Amino acid sequence: MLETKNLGKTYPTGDEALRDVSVTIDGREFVAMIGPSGAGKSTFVRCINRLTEPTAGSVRLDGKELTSLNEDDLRDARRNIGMVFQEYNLVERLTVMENVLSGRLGYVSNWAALRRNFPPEDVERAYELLDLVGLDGMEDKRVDELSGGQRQRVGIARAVVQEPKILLADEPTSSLDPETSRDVMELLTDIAEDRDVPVLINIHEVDLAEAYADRILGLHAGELVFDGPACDLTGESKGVIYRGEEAPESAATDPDWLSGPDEESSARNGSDVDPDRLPAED
Ligand SMILES: Nc1ncnc2c1ncn2[C@@H]1O[C@H](COP(=O)(O)OP(=O)(O)OP(=O)(O)O)[C@@H](O)[C@H]1O
Repeated sequence: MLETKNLGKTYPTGDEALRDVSVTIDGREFVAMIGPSGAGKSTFVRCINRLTEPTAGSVRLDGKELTSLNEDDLRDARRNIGMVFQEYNLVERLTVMENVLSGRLGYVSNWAALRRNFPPEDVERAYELLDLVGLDGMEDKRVDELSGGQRQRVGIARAVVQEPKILLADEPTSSLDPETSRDVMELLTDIAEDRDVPVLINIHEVDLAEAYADRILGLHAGELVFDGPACDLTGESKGVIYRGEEAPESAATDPDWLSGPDEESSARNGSDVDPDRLPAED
């Protein structure tokens, strides 16, 4: 279970990108975070694995606080968090299989990693995932020979081979054409269901979020202004999320509407983490 409490991020420039965002994600939920450009969607997703350091609040994964972990413990904790990136973050000159297996780097010794010596069960798992993402038979192709959609499938297989407790995706469809975007959303839905792992994505295309996600989180100017099932996302709620309109009066009694930040945030200093240190991005 992922739990953020009063999560906040103020960048060194003074931009307050997130304020008091409290969210719980559990089970095999497929959750989509939407909001206008600059609302803080990427910042939220990246604060969970501390690719961006939060400056207030807490992030717990299965009860373990992540914001206070030292570098070694953070590296271990990140094995439990799969991450899919907008621009794939693959190693272009390596093969599909090598990229997928890089998702297991956090589990093997440095020596084995250097020699790319992965246990047979990891290789078997990687083949199984290539099959799942529709890249069966493409294991020896270099990534720079693949289309965008195929690359994103490699990125997803690499994240899932980690056997994460949660899968995060930072705008996974924004570099893809509409049809490929739908394929990727379907794949993420299947993964949430079949692998019993919650998926949290941030996404610009509201229609895709509504079509595939179980639950929508709406951010406006760094604040969570909607949290509810996709079927409850009305024109009014979109006005609140995208134009900062006032929530309707019924919001006070409706659990899908959030009344605004809670007062108990605690300030904490931090700096951005070098993304190169994340094993999945190597
Ligand atoms: N590295 C940074 N340094 C300073 N400010 C930043 C940094 N990254 C993001 N911001 C600011 O934080 C706010 C939230 O940005 P973020 O990228 O999280 O929003 P977003 O909702 O993901 O936007 P988009 O949909 O355009 O990607 C914006 O005001 C942005 O300018």
